[in-house]
Amino acid sequence: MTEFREKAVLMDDDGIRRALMRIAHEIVEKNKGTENLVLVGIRTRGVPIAARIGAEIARIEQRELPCGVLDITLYRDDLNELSYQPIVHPTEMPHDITSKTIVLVDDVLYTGRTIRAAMNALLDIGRPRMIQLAVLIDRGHRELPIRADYVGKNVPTAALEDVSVLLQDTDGVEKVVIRERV
Ligand SMILES: O=P(O)(O)OC[C@H]1O[C@H](OP(=O)(O)OP(=O)(O)O)[C@H](O)[C@@H]1O
Ligand SMILES: O=c1cc[nH]c(=O)[nH]1
Repeated sequence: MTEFREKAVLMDDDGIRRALMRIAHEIVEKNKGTENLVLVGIRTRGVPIAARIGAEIARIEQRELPCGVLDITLYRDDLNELSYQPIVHPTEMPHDITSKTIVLVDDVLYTGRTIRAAMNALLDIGRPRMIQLAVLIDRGHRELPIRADYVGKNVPTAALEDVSVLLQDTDGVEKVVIRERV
């Protein structure tokens, strides 16, 4: 198994909170409000991040946004190559997404393959009017023509490094770290 050592802290809890607040404001501004907006978090850490952005938008606009949860496991392009049996968690899309503007939310954007899978999963569920993408970290190294509409922080990285977003909800600690191979 590859071992990593923490190299630097890229964001602390305040940095994460401010970045998500800014993204919430940008989503409202770009969409001229919240009409027909649906937030969709990608498992795992996209889900609590989407919930936090949703809470901030509710605070700004005095209106709750519908929020879905997407599991992209069955849409991975390396499904046949996995050496383990993947666990598929439920996708929860309580609202008809047809004609909606979907804001997909994830923690890290890297090759873009997770987002490709997420878009395919969404398009199997309905026909949104538009799909936008919000990520906390864009670390570059794209392998597909995908870009984010809302980015918490752009982080130049080496291919062998790893960026980990750690959240209270999933990890019991709140920070973004860059790690290098040992
Ligand atoms: O742009 P990509 O190259 O697809 O990489 C980004 C994805 O990788 C991580 O997910 P991971 O597969 O580690 O699953 P997890 O979120 O459940 O930890 C991260 O949360 C993004 O979803
Ligand atoms: O560095 C990376 C690459 C993919 N996914 C992550 O969460 N971090």
